[in-house]
Amino acid sequence: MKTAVIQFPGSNCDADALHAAQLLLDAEATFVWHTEPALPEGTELVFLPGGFSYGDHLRSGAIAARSPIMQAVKAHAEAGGYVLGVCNGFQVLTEAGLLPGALSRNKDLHFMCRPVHLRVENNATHFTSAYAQGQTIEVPIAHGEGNYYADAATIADLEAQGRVVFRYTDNPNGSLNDIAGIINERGNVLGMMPHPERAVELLLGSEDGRGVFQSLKTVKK
Ligand SMILES: NC(=O)CC[C@H](N)C(=O)O
Repeated sequence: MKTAVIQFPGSNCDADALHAAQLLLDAEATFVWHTEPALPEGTELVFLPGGFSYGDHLRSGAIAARSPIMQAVKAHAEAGGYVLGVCNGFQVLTEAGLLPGALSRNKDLHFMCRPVHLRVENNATHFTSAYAQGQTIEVPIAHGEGNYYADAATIADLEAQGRVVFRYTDNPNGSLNDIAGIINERGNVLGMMPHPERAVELLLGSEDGRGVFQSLKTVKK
């Protein structure tokens, strides 16, 4: 699966994202700098990695969402292409309007960096089919602004449509409905605060993140 890992000034999980894609997607994976006007020809997956784009200035992801490359990312998503946003990437997706809601400060106002447990709430997606429905996985978080918020109607829609894909079993940040990851209506854009790309080898403490990439790899064309 040909993968473009987008780099913004302040991205710091870009190398991990590239590594996971190369390891698990048989990917021809390349970095794409945020000022580029277009994605490489034939891009199938856009990976928006974690980090502190623009130093989290204004709001996390707010400036990155207005980068030139994001026009191409939006067009890719509108054409049905896959987009995976992790942590700061999830924040960029909400700021860009590709996913609903917002990520605000963690409820205790601290940056948190530790493994958490997630329940796979919907394994009937292109990002989660390698997991069992209801499976609990261990994946690390590393964020100060992971507290998912959306208005009541949006939360109701997400729940009714099975678009809450990952839910914390031990909510670390105050997210509404323990939401850790959501998908768009069409099912081709996933945003999640925990880092699956940091849980792809036992050396890293967990292999439970592999399923996200294994699921994508088996997507039927
Ligand atoms: N690891 C990350 O992507 C950090 C995300 C974000 N800048 C925050 O601290 O909330």
